Amino acid sequence: MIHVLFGTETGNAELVADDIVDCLKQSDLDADVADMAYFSAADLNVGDTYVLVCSTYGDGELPNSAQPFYGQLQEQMPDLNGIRFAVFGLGDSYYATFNNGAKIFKEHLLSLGAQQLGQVGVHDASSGEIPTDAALSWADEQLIPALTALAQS
Ligand SMILES: Cc1cc2nc3c(=O)[nH]c(=O)nc-3n(C[C@H](O)[C@H](O)[C@H](O)COP(=O)(O)O)c2cc1C
Repeated sequence: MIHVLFGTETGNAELVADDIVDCLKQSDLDADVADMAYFSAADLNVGDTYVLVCSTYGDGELPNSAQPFYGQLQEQMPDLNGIRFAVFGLGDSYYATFNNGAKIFKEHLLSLGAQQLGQVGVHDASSGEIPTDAALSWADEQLIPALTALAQS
């Protein structure tokens, strides 16, 4: 099962997460979507795959809705061996801390033993590209191939 979790302040990451779920379903993959604000570290299920879609705010910080979940990961330090994840970040290259939120999640999940699928994908608000277009290109080039390879291994 693939769970797409989004962390957002103004809704872009939610739109992207919904479109990634649709894209996974079109590839006959079982996927659902959840707001990180209502998801806790205890909900992480060994054997499942998580796609984290997250923006960046402040001085390279996580958006408000992602902070409780990330705080739990920091406090509880669960063993995430057997969990796979991919990350797509939304940010703006106007900021020196471009897409640091995606980097924070990637590094912490790796440190807890989870396995990364594909490369981190990013959207740059300064590019003028529609976030969903960037995310669906990333899904085609990184996420779906990694999931397909996993299913065949
Ligand atoms: C006040 C403010 C601070 C921001 N800080 C950063 C930042 O430090 N790094 C970055 O890459 N993007 C930053 N952004 C850009 C947002 O991450 C970007 O607009 C993103 O698409 C928002 O997604 P969301 O609607 O899911 O929260 C900032 C935007 C605002 C409004």
